[in-house]
Amino acid sequence: MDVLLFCNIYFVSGFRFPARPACTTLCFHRSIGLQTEACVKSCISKKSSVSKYPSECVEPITSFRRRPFKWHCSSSGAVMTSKSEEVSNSVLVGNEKVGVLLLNLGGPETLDDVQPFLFNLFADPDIIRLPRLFRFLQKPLAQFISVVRAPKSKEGYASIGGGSPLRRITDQQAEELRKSLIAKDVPAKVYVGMRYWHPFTEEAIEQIKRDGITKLVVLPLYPQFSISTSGSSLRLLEGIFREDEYLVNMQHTVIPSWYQRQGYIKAMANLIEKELQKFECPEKVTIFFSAHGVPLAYVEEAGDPYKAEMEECIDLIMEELEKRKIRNAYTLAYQSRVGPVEWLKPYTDETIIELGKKGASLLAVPISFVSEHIETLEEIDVEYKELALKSGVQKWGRVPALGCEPTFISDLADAVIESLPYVGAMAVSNLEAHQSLVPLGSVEELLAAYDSKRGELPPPVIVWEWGWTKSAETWNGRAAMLAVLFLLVLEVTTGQGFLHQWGLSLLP
Ligand SMILES: C=CC1=C(C)c2cc3[nH]c(cc4nc(cc5[nH]c(cc1n2)c(C)c5CCC(=O)O)C(CCC(=O)O)=C4C)c(C)c3C=C
Ligand SMILES: [Fe+2]
Repeated sequence: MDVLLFCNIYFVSGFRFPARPACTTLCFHRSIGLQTEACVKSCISKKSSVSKYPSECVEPITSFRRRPFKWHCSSSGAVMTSKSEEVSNSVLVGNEKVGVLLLNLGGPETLDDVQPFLFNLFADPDIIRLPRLFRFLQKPLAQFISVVRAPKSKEGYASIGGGSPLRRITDQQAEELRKSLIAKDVPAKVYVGMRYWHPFTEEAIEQIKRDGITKLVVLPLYPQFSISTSGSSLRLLEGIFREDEYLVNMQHTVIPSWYQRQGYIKAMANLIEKELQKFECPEKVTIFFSAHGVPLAYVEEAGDPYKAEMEECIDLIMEELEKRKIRNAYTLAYQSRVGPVEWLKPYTDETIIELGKKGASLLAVPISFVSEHIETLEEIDVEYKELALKSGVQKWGRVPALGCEPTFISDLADAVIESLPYVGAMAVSNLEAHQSLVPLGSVEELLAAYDSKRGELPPPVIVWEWGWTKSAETWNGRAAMLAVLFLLVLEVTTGQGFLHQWGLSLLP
C-alpha cells in the first residue's frame, strides 16, 4: 500500500479536536484582528459574481466585546531603556522586558538539509496524524517518506538557488518589525522560531530566557490560522511552556491570525493594484488567488478554520479593491497538495486549465504566506506559469509576496502593540486554572473558539456505511493496521508467524 495513502487514512481517522465552549478571553483577543464586524460586513456585501468558492462566513462570536483602547506605553507611562545591548532591545514596562516571537515554518538552507527538513515536517503529528496506538510509527514513517520525497524536493530547491529563502526573509521581517516598533515608541526584542528548521522554536525560546524577557507576544507569520501551520507551532510551544519553570512565570499572549487587519488587507490590495497596471488591459485580468492547500479532512473533520478564514480574507481584499474602483473577476484555488488524499478544492492546476480554455489573462496572488518560498518561486513562477501558457492563458503575472512591505510591517507592529495590554491577563487565569500555559488556551480551545457554532465536532466516522465510502475506507484501514500489528507481535513473541513461514523471520 502507498505509504502516503496509508498515512492519509489517518489524516481522516486520527483527527479529533474536542470542542469546548468558546471562552470570552479568546474572542476578546480576536479584536486585535478586528474580526467580527469585518466578517459580518463582508458577508452582507458580497458583490463580485465570479467567486468560485461557496459564500459562507465564519460565524461571528456572540460573546465578543470590542474594547476600544489606545496603547499607552505602560500604565505608568514609562518606557525605560538601558544602555546595554540586551536591554536596549527590550521594552521595560515597570520592570518588564518585552519580546516578540515570530513563528514560521523554516526551510532547508542547502540541498543536504532537504531530507532532514522533510523528516522534521513529516514527524510532526499535526502534519501526519496517527492514532495514539500507532504513534510509535511516526518517526519511522517520517524517515521513510522524507527519503522517498527528498529527490523531488531537492530538484525544486536546486532550481531556486539550492535552498529556501525563508530564513533570510523572516530575519529581515523580524528586523523591520523591531525598527517599526521602535519608531512607534515601543522597543522590543524580536525573535524568530521556526517549526522545522533553524533557528528552531526551541532555540528562540532559549534566547528569550537568556535575555530575561518577562512579557512575550507570540505572532505566527501565517495570516490565516491552520492546524497544520500556526496550530502546530502553538502546540509545540505549549509543550515547551508546560515543562519550563521560567516560562511558566513569563507573561505572554498569542495573536492566532491577523488576515482581517486593515493594514494587511491594504498592503495586499496595493500589491495587486500595482501588478494589474503591468497588463495592457488591467480590467480584463482575472485575479487568481492561490492558497497553500490542506487535506480536506482538516477542515471537514477537525474543524480547521483555514478555509473559512481564507475566503473571508479574499472577500476583504476584493472589497478594498472595489473601494479603489477595481472590480476584476477573481477566483480562489488551492495549490501544493502532497499524497493521494483529497485536499481543499478547487486545485490550482485544474483551475488554471479551465481558465486557459476561456483564454483568460491571470494575475496569480500567493495568499497564505508572507514571504517568497519554494512554492512561489518554483511552483507558481515556473510550473503553473508554464501550464497556464500551454492551456491558453493569454497573459500571466504574479504578485510578489509581502516580505518587508512597509504598510504590512507597520501593521504587524500595530498588532503587537495592540496585544500588549492583554499580555499576562490570560496567563494568570490559566495558571490558576492549571490549564494550558499558552494564552488563548490550548490549540483545542482556540479551535473551539473558531467553531463556536457547532459546539461539538462530529466524530471522524459517525456510522458504518456500506460501499466504497469514507467510513469503509477508514475502518478497513484501521482493521488492516491492527491485523499487521497483531501478526508482527505474533512473529516477535512466538517466532512462528507468517514471516517465519516465508523464511523471513525477524528473530535470529
Ligand atoms: C499556510 C501555508 C502552508 C500550509 C497550510 C501547509 C500545509 C502543509 N504542507 C505540507 C507539506 C509540505 N510543505 C512543504 C513546504 C512548505 N509549506 C509551506 C506552507 C504551508 N504548508 C511553505 C511556505 C513551504 C515552503 C518552505 C520553503 O522551504 O520554502 C513541503 C516541502 C517542500 C516540498 O517537498 O514540496 C512539504 C512536503 C502538508 C502535508 C501540509 C498539510 C497537512
Ligand atoms: Fe506545506
